[in-house]
Amino acid sequence: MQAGGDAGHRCALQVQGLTLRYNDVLALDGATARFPTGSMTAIIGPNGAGKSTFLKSVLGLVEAEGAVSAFGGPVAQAMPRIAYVPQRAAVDWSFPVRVIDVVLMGCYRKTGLLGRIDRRMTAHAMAALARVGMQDFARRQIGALSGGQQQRVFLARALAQGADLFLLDEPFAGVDAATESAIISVLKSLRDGGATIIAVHHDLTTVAAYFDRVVLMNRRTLAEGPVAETFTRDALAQAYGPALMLDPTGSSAV
Ligand SMILES: Nc1ncnc2c1ncn2[C@@H]1O[C@H](COP(=O)(O)OP(=O)(O)OP(=O)(O)O)[C@@H](O)[C@H]1O
Repeated sequence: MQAGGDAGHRCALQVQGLTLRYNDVLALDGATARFPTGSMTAIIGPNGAGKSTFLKSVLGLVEAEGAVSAFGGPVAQAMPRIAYVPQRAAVDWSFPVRVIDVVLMGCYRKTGLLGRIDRRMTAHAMAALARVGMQDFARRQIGALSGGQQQRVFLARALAQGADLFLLDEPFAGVDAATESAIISVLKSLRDGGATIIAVHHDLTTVAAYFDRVVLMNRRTLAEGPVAETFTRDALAQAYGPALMLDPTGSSAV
């Protein structure tokens, strides 16, 4: 995969023509999108639309054809600035590790892989845990937390990394309303501080309240842009099919 030709930094991430096949399944078919710096984008689309594959392709976790650039250069060069929170189901939660150690993993680019974890680094990780309300759980095993608590810890790891581009795969899956609201307020404050947030999101009823922009995909990009212009009944019907009875967009945008 090659770097795209984004000369400026107005786009934190630019993706052109991502195509990926898992054996006989065409998961991505020329997906193209731009993510302006300081924006908060929901990637939406039906099950199996390639949303997770899209994020993994951007990160180079799976090999796709196409061009991706982050902050105007190759993604590999920008990796210290990119934090990834995977789907909960993709994580081995039985791995014996404490909450604080998971968050400290976010700091390894500062310490180096074999670097010493000093008091300053631990304080930095504890501050990230405090930001998501999980400081009292630092010594617990990660497997001994609820789903929502685990999700908060992974967000804390991303915060500890000090990234300014956040890729989150269904950050609200299986979390309660209080945790969802805590996570969204952390994400909005990161965005307000200039970070770029990209989240795979399933709940169409919260898209307008949570996000500035939408990328609607089904293997390829069907629509992208500001929520008010892009998140329309017609675009949703194209992505999800006419069986989508709910009109989550309200009346004004359609
Ligand atoms: N490792 C894999 N091997 C084979 N096929 C895969 C693999 N991962 C995903 N797929 C297939 O690729 C397609 C896209 O999957 P992906 O997980 O990216 O979709 P998604 O939009 O994130 O789905 P969901 O909303 O259900 O999480 C699906 O048809 C899926 O079955």
